[in-house]
Amino acid sequence: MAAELPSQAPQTCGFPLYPELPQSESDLKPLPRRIKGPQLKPFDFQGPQQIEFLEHLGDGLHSHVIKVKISEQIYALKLFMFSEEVDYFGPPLSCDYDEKDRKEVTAFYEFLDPFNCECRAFGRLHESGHPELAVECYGYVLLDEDHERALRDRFPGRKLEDIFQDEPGSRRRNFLTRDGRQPPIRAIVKEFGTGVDKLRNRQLSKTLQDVVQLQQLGIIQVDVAQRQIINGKLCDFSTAMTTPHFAMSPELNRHLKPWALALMEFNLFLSSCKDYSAFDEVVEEWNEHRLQKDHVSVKALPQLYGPSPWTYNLRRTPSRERVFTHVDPRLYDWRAHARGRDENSAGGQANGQSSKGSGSGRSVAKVSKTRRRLKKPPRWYYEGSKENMAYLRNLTNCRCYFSWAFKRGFFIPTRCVP
Ligand SMILES: Nc1ncnc2c1ncn2[C@@H]1O[C@H](COP(=O)(O)OP(=O)(O)OP(=O)(O)O)[C@@H](O)[C@H]1O
Repeated sequence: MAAELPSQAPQTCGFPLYPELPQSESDLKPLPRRIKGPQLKPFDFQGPQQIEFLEHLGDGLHSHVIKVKISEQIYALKLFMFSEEVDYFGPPLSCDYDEKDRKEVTAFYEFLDPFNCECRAFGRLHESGHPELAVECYGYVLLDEDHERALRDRFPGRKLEDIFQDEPGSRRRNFLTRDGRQPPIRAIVKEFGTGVDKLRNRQLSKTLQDVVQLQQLGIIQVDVAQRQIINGKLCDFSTAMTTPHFAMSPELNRHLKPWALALMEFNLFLSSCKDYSAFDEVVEEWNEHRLQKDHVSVKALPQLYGPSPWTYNLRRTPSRERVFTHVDPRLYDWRAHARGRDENSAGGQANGQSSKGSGSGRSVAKVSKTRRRLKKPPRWYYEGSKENMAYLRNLTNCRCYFSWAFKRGFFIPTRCVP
């Protein structure tokens, strides 16, 4: 039962969407909680929450990133907006659904919320023992009221207005927590770093390999861009999709008909390829504005654009008729990790980590002891219709988002929205 709502926010949906402030440390559970899949642990302050806000580092569609000091250590704290900017066409998150459907739509939104996307992607890196594939992530934080005040004092004016969402009718005020309060600002603590000024083949080969390996771990849409390379690693997963996911894992919906499965596969293939086409765009953009001697030559998906100076001879390739990408992200066995997590959670552990590493937001390095080498994955050849193949070959011009319908608790892909 929702508690009485504050008078300044009379119009609310009356159901909680965001995590609420914990009453005690034991309330801080790995997030997100309402959907299957990997979760991120809370940052361990080893005492009360204590953050010094230093400097605004940057912002994007979903967040503001602040340089902070915690226990004499410098970090980057990514503060998330209560965003409606989710990257899909699907049923609106409205109050009109009945109780059961509302639960399902909420779960749907949980897959798409940028904070949850990051928690799930970093959670996967931790549980699989591969934190090295991105900037280090030390856990999430729910800002308490004192820290929200301190943040306002440090950055007065309108700079962080889309984080605070003070205006009536804002999303933050529409989705109050069960105790009738505004949900706390959600943040993720990451390694602080610097971007890359110069692109070199060595860095690019590493980034490309990281993208391939992220996809091997069931993580796609990893926002490949020069500005996202911090300390030589990718840093932004706010639009990432991580298995199990309604748009990636047909096993979540046993009612999908063959046409829906085919559509979903096409959608996933396309989204997976787009990480590589984004990579190639980074390279093209760099070369466009440089002297020949500074050009870089790493290419992610040469076969989609026809023969090019960097690629093999397309005609001599036996599979020249077929379109491929480097990895099928569905091959990652997320169930194996879920089983491990369940077994460990009996002892109060999260993320499938050993008891040694648990409880400390700063214990990520210990997890990497379990690191396994990722073997070179088999290519994923697309086996769908000729029209779809032609479409995929023209990937750079392809602007297509999938629309999803919601029926009796299940999500069904419907069509491509150009
Ligand atoms: N770990 C970090 N260390 C230093 N600066 C960072 C770090 N992470 C992010 N930044 C800065 O903050 C900016 C925004 O961060 P990020 O891209 O993660 O946010 P976003 O809201 O998801 O952005 P986008 O709209 O690109 O998806 C980055 O472009 C970068 O300049």
